Amino acid sequence: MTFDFSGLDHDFFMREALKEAKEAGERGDLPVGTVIVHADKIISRGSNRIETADNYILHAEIDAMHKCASFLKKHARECVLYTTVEPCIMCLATIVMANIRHVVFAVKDQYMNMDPFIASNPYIKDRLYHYVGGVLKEESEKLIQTYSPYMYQIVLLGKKPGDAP
Ligand SMILES: Nc1ccnc(=O)[nH]1
Repeated sequence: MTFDFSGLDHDFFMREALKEAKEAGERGDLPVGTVIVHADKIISRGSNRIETADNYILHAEIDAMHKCASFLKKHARECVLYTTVEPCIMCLATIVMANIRHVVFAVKDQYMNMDPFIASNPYIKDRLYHYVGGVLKEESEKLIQTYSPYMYQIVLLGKKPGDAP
């Protein structure tokens, strides 16, 4: 079977990532969720666990990738990672190192400001075959506003952590 990115129902898979984000928000973590899709099936789900795991590096994307690491070792190139917030610098580097080449996200991260980093880094840029933002953006924004008004100020409005109330 050949890999067909344009045939994927991005809204459907993003809705599944949003379910993960909502659960994370409800348990006191940042409301960010991720699903990894292969051949039209979800092969892994993840969510932010910074608070519940007491671990600053347990982002939703990392959680989802760890849960399917050996599958990714074989099939990452035909996988798409859907995430409700644009991957940060740690997650994007990890996504590329895992050989995932297709990323879809909802909300752009104004604080991380990833565009200049991606544009200036050929190692990353040449390995991202699809990098699509804005899918169900409003739904993700609403979850962030509901569960973490602080994150809303930083990620959506681009405020610096010291300036956000
Ligand atoms: N993209 C993300 C931003 C913040 N936290 C996460 O888990 N993921």
